[in-house]
Amino acid sequence: MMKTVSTTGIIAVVPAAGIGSRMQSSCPKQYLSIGSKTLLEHSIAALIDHPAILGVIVALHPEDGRFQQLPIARDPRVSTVIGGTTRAESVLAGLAVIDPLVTQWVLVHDAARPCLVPQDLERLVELTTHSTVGGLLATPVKDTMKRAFAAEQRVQRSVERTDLWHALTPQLFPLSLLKQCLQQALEQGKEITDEASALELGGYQPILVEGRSDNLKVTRPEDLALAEFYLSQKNQ
Ligand SMILES: Nc1ccn([C@@H]2O[C@H](COP(=O)(O)OP(=O)(O)OP(=O)(O)O)[C@@H](O)[C@H]2O)c(=O)n1
Ligand SMILES: C[C@](O)(CO)[C@H](O)COP(=O)(O)O
Repeated sequence: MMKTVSTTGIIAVVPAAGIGSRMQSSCPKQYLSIGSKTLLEHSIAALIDHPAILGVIVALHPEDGRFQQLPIARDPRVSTVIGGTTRAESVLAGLAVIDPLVTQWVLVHDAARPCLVPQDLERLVELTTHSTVGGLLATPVKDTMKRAFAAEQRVQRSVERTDLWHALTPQLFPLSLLKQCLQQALEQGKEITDEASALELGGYQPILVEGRSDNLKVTRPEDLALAEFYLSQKNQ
């Protein structure tokens, strides 16, 4: 059950309908546990207690049989939708059930980013006070970046890393703008790997809000132990 109408309130969408193939785990990676909670529960927990978050919509795989077993599934602020075959379709499925009279802003956060800290979320949420486009948490590239030849592991060239950022989540945008841009991108057959890409295709320039580099996305097997370490530091 969503809270009452709010002009600065935000609805969060957590796309959690992936299968985590790169993780090579026995279950979808969002259901791997760190401590007593799954990655998905950690990622929702990082959002739900912020005063601006009115509710969380989790996009689930059509054959998901795990979410409803989690304690968080009984939180009245949490609801679910069936996601799509791509991240963008899963996010759109979440946007589709948001009443624009309830909120003008939507935030999207990966189910596999459990290490988000309150300070970074707060800095992103502040965009609602002065931006009409929105933006995303991001962290400046620290390594030298290489562009490989297609389908080869040979360096084609180094990529200038000045002004190069890693896009993270959450990403925060006006509900109507994100919906419009995502739908246009899909209609144009564009591959969208984050929500900001859809706005960029629409000619907008989302704001980069510098966030912590330990807000990692658990993607490959070695990421789980690192996330566990970061979470242990977060609760210090
Ligand atoms: N059709 C999809 C694909 C991905 N996601 C979600 O988008 C987030 C980021 O995607 P990614 O890390 O790529 O997760 P997976 O797609 O599950 O991983 P992989 O690409 O390794 O299969 C994850 O929370 C994932 O559950 C989703 O909701 N719907
Ligand atoms: C949204 C994202 O986490 C920003 O870096 C990233 O694009 C997700 O990519 P994935 O392949 O869906 O994990």
